[in-house]
Amino acid sequence: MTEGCRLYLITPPRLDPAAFRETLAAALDAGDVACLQLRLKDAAQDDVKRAVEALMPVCHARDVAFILNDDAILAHRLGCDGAHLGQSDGDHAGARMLLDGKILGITCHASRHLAMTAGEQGADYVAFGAFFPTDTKETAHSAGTDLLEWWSEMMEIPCVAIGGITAANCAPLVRAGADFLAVVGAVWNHPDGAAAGVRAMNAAIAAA
Ligand SMILES: Cc1ncc(COP(=O)(O)OP(=O)(O)O)c(N)n1
Ligand SMILES: Cc1nc(C(=O)O)sc1CCOP(=O)(O)O
Ligand SMILES: [Mg+2]
Repeated sequence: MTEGCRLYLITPPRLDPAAFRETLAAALDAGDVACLQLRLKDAAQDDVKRAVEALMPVCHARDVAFILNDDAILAHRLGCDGAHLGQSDGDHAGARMLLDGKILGITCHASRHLAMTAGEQGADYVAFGAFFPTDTKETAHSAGTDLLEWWSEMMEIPCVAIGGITAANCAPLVRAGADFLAVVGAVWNHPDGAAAGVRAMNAAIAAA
């Protein structure tokens, strides 16, 4: 997918699509963002649809891929660029067929076995985490840089690192071979705003 590590942005778990459009535009205009994942936990399908309709054009106007979390069928129906699926988010092989030509990302926690399986099933990227403690989600798995080193030496399929990543702690992950750093709090909760969060992450990745 890329050469060099890039920023993979994930939305806050709850948002008002109309209000968030501007925040998103400012964040994407601040620097390099490879993709946005819409991750609205526990939202009704109609609300997810409204959010896709409001936010996907903001991404596409800036050449940023738009990925929907959790639901490959809805991602396909709404014309998203792809879907991110966890281990409990349905049939990965079926999603691969449905999302022919689109992006399929799969959560692999800290498991080499899950990552190999995801690769065999045609994932476009595998996601490892959590690398650091996070307030965004309760996590049951803890990943280390050895996993990124092993994967990036062995495999061509890109890997995403996630979980508590900030500008201050990301350098070892970049050096270990992460192709993407996925973040929520580091951007949306940045004390100087989301644009500053993107700039800080871009600078930290470049300096790693
Ligand atoms: C890039 C990326 N990596 C991991 C996850 C986590 O997915 P999952 O395990 O399905 O958990 P939820 O995000 O659905 O709570 C992700 N969303 N994105
Ligand atoms: C959505 C998600 N998945 C994780 C995993 O380990 O699979 S950690 C996580 C939360 C990421 O948010 P933040 O950047 O604020 O820590
Ligand atoms: Mg999920």
